[in-house]
Amino acid sequence: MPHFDLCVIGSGSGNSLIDERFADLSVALVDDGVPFGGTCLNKGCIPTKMFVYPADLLRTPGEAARVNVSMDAPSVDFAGVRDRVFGRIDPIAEGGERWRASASNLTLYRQTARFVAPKTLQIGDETITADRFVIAAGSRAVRPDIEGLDAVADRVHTSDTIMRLDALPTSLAIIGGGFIAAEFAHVFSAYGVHVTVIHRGQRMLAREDAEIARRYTRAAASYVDLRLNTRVTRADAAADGVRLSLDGPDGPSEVTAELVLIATGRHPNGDRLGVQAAGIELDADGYVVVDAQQRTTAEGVWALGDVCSHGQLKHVANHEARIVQHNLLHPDAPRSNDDRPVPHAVFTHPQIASVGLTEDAARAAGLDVAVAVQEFGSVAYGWATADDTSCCKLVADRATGRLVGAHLIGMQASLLIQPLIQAMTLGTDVVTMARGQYWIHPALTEVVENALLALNLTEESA
Ligand SMILES: Cc1cc2nc3c(=O)[nH]c(=O)nc-3n(C[C@H](O)[C@H](O)[C@H](O)COP(=O)(O)OP(=O)(O)OC[C@H]3O[C@@H](n4cnc5c(N)ncnc54)[C@H](O)[C@@H]3O)c2cc1C
Ligand SMILES: NC(=O)c1ccc[n+]([C@@H]2O[C@H](COP(=O)([O-])OP(=O)(O)OC[C@H]3O[C@@H](n4cnc5c(N)ncnc54)[C@H](O)[C@@H]3O)[C@@H](O)[C@H]2O)c1
Repeated sequence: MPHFDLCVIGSGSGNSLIDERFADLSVALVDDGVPFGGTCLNKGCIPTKMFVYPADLLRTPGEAARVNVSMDAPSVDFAGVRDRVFGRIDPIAEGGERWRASASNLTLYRQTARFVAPKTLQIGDETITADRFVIAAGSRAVRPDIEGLDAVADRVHTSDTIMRLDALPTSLAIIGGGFIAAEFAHVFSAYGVHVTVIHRGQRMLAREDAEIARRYTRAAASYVDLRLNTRVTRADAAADGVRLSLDGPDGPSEVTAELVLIATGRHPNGDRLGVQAAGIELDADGYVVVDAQQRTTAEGVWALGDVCSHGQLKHVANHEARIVQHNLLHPDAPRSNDDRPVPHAVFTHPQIASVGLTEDAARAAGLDVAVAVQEFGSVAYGWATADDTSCCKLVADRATGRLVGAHLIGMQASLLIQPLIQAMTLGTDVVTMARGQYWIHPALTEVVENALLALNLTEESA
């Protein structure tokens, strides 16, 4: 039975921790995914954003019309976009796999693995053991239990497959109301596809601050057919695609679309790995349980990324990979994850970015909060763009004078939020941040400056 010093399961963030400092160790790297290199590179962050940017450009004429500029109706060469995206990405995945396969100290396994005992992994017909394991097995798209869906499987996609279509469909039904639904609703509708979004909740992006979710839901309804408070009860083949039976606020209805995109969440892959056989605990939601050093409940086994992190974000997986890497290399001086606030952005239209507590969560936590909502349209650059939908919402704790949450919807939200993330992470108080530095005039960052100044930090709580 082959024995290794280290076994890493997952070629996404797990792959990135194996550098030249592990050259003296025998390493097994296990991944059954095609292409090699994990979700972010092949099926997640990177390709989606390469599809989002053309969609942003396609919406430019609509924005331009508000400021007295007319542009001809733009169009997209979908095959050209797709081939540019994967023409860039696929060679990276292939090169990464070739490089790993050629390393003298590393054995690459390209099959599905499953723990059969502590520190013992079955990979196809082979069983291996290792002194130390890193579980970086990610998550997978969940398919809701909808009657008839399997019978129309050839027309049903997840984010894993939708970006590699041969051609654009004329219509697309998206089931779900989270990040993936929001990003693909923007992309495909901007590309000219008739998009219907079917969401069981009353607001899209329901985990965002209520102000942001409300504004986004209104915006999305202006460019997709949005069915809220609606469930899909069954799917049937139709001459021109799939007919979905719906149950919504006005009773039963139907929608027919050429293709369906399932965007109903992702489940961590600990179960797929049979981790319990190795003494590795899962929490109630199926995530591998880890401590601050990213150690699992089994000795000598660490975990990182989507398999253990509820947020399912790449910057979190990368940070955890750096901690695991350090702790493997320096077992006598281990590092711990801290409680820095975790930001995210949703690259939809308009863009959304958020960090920390929503107003509702801050109040539920018993904080005496000051809240400010600053419209983009209230600052000079917002006048320039004739913006009437976007805002920066800040939530501060009066007891400390510091921000506990920041939420933006609008142009470049993912960039505008970074100084707010920095202030929250490094502990800069609101007054120092607002008045302890210059804010470039008349940049859009003035919306952040004015939101900070609008926070009433002294008012007594009611
Ligand atoms: C469409 C989409 C868009 C996204 N956009 C963003 C974004 O803009 N920003 C952001 O921060 N995050 C984004 N994410 C999330 C981000 O992609 C993930 O958080 C990140 O890639 C997780 O990395 P990981 O290393 O944990 O897992 P992965 O990169 O998924 O790697 C896990 C690997 O393990 C393999 N594996 C699993 N089980 C087994 C097994 N039993 N045997 C062998 N191999 C196995 C899998 O095949 C896979 O290759 C997006 C995700 C999706 C799906
Ligand atoms: N920009 C980014 O950072 C980015 C982009 C895409 C994906 N991601 C990551 O990928 C993860 C998965 O994205 P997602 O959009 O699939 O998940 P999500 O958790 O954001 O949204 C899932 C949606 O599906 C709905 N849903 C769940 N079960 C359902 C069912 N049975 N029937 C109907 N609707 C159902 C939920 O109400 C929710 O609206 C996210 O958690 C996110 O971390 C990140």
